[in-house]
Amino acid sequence: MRYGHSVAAVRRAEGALMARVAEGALMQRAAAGLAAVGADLLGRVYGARVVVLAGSGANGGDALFAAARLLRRGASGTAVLLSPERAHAEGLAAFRAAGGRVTGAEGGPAAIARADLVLDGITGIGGKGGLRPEAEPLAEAAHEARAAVVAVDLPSGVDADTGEVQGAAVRADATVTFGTYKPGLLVDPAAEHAGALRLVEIGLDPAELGPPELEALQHADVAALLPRPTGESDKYRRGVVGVVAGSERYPGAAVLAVSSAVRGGAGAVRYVGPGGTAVLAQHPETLVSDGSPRGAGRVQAWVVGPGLGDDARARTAVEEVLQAPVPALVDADGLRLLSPEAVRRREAPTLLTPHAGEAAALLGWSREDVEAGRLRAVRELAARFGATVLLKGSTTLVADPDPAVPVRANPTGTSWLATAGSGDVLSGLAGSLLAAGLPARDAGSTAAYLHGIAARLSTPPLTAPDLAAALPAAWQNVSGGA
Ligand SMILES: NC(=O)C1=CN([C@@H]2O[C@H](COP(=O)(O)OP(=O)(O)OC[C@H]3O[C@@H](n4cnc5c(N)ncnc54)[C@H](O)[C@@H]3O)[C@@H](O)[C@H]2O)[C@@H](O)CC1
Ligand SMILES: [K+]
Repeated sequence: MRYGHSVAAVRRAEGALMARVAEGALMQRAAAGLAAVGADLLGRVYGARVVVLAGSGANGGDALFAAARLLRRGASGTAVLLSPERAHAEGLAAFRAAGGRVTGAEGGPAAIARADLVLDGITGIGGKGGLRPEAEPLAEAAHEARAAVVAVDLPSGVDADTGEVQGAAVRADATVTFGTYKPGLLVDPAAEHAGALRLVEIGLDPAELGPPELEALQHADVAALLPRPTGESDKYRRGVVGVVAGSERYPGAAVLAVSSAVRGGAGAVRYVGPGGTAVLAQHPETLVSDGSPRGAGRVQAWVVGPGLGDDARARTAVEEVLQAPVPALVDADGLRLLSPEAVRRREAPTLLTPHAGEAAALLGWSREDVEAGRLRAVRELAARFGATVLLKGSTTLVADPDPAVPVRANPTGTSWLATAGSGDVLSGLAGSLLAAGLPARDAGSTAAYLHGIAARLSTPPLTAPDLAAALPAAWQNVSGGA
């Protein structure tokens, strides 16, 4: 698992640690880790040109000390000081002593254009309110340069706690972060500025850090969560998932949601709706009926919404699913027919799976505001509905109704997932995992993870049926065939 801690938690843990170690020791640990990643990216340090973008805080200090280490191994270097009179004094002294040159912001773009490596030490967790105007040309020059750009702790200009980005921000090829991940490294739009993430341990005590704001599952976590049939399993014990999807107008959604539900860990799939013939043609193992959910027989979880439309039949379906005493996943058209009261009244878990547009409609926000403030949006929806909410997007987020529970950020997304029907595949899969007994947050985050891996394993350009067909391979990939 990767954990993302708030700035306040990092400050608390750093404060406690600093009281126990020699002055400057933490910064040296950070600088050593940073220099090692820089050297790795350069391949050959001797003769390489290193540029440091140094702001006035400790983040600039880390970058200057790291560059000094590279200079001592034969690199040449220029430090671009954003506020020359307030630069980190010890870091700057070490950098000069190693032979580094110094310039003001105006000399930055030319130095960056010739660089092999740019260390972005403008701001770290102390940065407020995005990049200042004088830093913007430097961020732009670094983006255009052929140099590898390494962000120190965070890409400067992004918000560490929220993942929000106001205006310009540095775009890094890699980010070397210290002690723990920050939410902004795991949530878009900030995360897409961070590049590959490297964590450098500096000795923070997990007890001082306290609970994270955010978590990102890794392969081993997902492997441990995936349901596995045991000797006593039969199809009913493994869970039956009911899928209420599709309409005369959108029969394809039924087929897609079922195609992932049958590959999602439940023992059987019950389909309810007018698409039974198309569903059976693709998946003859499905139990189909054309009535409403209430009369369809027992299930351990319901999925309602993909391609459902909004007629009377659709309304009844959503109502009946919400009244059922089993976990329910509501997606797509189902989300338009939802009242917060009906969801809040439920005793069994509810998982809502909006994309940004649907989330915007549910919140009464603009779509742009949801996309810019994804963490805030998903938390707010979970609170309003008293439900688990999976907000789809480039980094899909899953929030629990309890605000003390960390939000899960999915690390496996790819833009190929932005394809018609991809959401139907996700909801069938997540519903299947719910029926197999996973709690809503685990079902949602595990489904998003597998969905992303399936996309990576498929040959682009990807279609939704490819994605469903790749789920067994994704499952194998994650669980190592176990
Ligand atoms: N505290 C510690 O124990 C450690 C801190 N480390 C580093 O220290 C960083 C935090 O250092 P600081 O607290 O000094 O904070 P930063 O270096 O992130 O930034 C603070 C400085 O930047 C200025 N500033 C704020 N917003 C700005 C903006 N938008 N544009 C330009 N300047 C802006 C502030 O006036 C202040 O001088 C971490 O991100 C990490 O890189 C590491 O050395 C590891 C140990
Ligand atoms: K930085």
